[in-house]
Amino acid sequence: MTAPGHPATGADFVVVANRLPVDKKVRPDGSVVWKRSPGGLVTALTPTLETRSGAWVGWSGSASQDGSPEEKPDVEGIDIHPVPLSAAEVEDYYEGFSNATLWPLFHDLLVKPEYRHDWWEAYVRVNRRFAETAASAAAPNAMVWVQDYQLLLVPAMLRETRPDLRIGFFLHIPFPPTELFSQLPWRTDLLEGLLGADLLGFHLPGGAENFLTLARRLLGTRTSNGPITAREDFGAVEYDGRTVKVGSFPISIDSADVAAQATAAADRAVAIRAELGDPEVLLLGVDRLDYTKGIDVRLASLERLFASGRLDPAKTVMVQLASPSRERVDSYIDMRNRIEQMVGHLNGKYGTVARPPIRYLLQPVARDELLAYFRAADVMLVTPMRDGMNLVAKEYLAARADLGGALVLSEFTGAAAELGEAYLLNPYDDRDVDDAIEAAVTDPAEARRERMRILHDQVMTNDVDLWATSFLDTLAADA
Ligand SMILES: O=P(O)(O)OC[C@H]1O[C@H](O[C@H]2O[C@H](CO)[C@@H](O)[C@H](O)[C@H]2O)[C@H](O)[C@@H](O)[C@@H]1O
Ligand SMILES: Nc1ccn([C@@H]2O[C@H](COP(=O)(O)OP(=O)(O)O)[C@@H](O)[C@H]2O)c(=O)n1
Repeated sequence: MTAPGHPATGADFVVVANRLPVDKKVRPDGSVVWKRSPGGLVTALTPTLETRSGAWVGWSGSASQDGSPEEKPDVEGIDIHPVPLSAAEVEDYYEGFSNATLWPLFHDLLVKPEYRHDWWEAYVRVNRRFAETAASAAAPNAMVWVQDYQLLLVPAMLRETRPDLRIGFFLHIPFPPTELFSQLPWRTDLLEGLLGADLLGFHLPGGAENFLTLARRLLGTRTSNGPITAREDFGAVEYDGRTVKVGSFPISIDSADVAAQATAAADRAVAIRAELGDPEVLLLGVDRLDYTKGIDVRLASLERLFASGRLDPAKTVMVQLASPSRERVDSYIDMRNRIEQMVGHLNGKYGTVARPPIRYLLQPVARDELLAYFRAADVMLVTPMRDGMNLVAKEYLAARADLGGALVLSEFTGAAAELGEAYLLNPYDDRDVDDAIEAAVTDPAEARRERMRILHDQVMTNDVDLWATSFLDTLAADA
């Protein structure tokens, strides 16, 4: 069906995400360069978009100058539709409602969410702009895939003007239980926004089940009550004369590409270890600097392991590669200060001038260099208090085609549901954290290798193509 006023042309497949797959950087001389953005979502979707011809609606990552037209970056194979945000909208919609309200609420209240009506108004306004841009980019009957918590209202806004579209939505972060979601003064609007979609995807069955419970309790809608399983068994909500399908689709990475690039970086991995003084044990952390990631958990554990003699600081180096994130949000500023204080303390107490045990970078690292670090590390530390998936864990496993290394992984990541052979830990339990790290360092080589063989195979088989294909096939199935 094509309603009047729809564009006769346009893309058959449109991704709508807060970020474009590129970031705009303005050099001091005023010239503009476009760089591929960091972050799991962009990393995950780029291979899919490259193999389908489609459009991408998103924000460039910088505030727009009033009155100046938004430039259109050139990205091979993707028709880019930038959505401009003013400096005030960056503050209220992105830093405010998205990252100081929804983000902490959906991550177990690790910091206290702020509920501000002016932020909500900006969120509604910006979601409408994304929906309008997507509506004008999409061909009749196109498939539109909306991404993540920054755009919870877009599915219903799109359906309002373009009922011909097939609309999918995927949430990249955990979906909280009803008791937490209900704190939101705008809980019904947000729920109804999501129910504009034909298919709602979550990483884990638990998130999908939380959503069904919420729809039943808040709107009194009829929902399915059978179990949901990854990519196979789905749930459903009856809403507004339609059936909204609900499912679990654990995201992954371009595993073959990561494995090939990491193998090519093997020489650099040897050089990195030499630059670090050839430590007996090389531990690695790679994260956005976010309070959800538990960087403090691993540093606190190292302090205990050094203090008790279970790890020798003279023979151990931990590299923490942190990428700057949401740097003007208060809780991120607090976290950064805390981490930097801990790093300074550990180096001051357990290091020598020539050999500090912790090497900490707060800057982006080139992709090939990052993969060389994965290949070099004896133990990868992934210790979030809560994380939707955690692609770093999967990248590390794909990078270890040599079957070396070991993964320490928090049970509170989405990734843990698939990676049971990792050294799993509860980040809320100090002893469990210490034991898991010590075991990953000291277990016999053959036991570590056997775990890595299973984990590496798991990630090579379940890649990002499986994620995207299973979601899009399910979305197309009942059209
Ligand atoms: O865009 P930013 O504010 O710089 O943040 C980067 C991305 O962070 C979040 O990533 C989530 O998605 C990953 C892929 O599904 C998942 O592995 C991870 O657990 C999540 O935290 C956020 O959801 C994205 O929208 C951001 O772009
Ligand atoms: N210093 C860093 C940290 C992360 N990253 C990348 O950023 C992505 C992080 O994804 P993720 O799913 O683990 O976590 P989020 O940052 O998306 O919450 C991965 O692809 C990392 O390789 C990076 O390039 N440099």
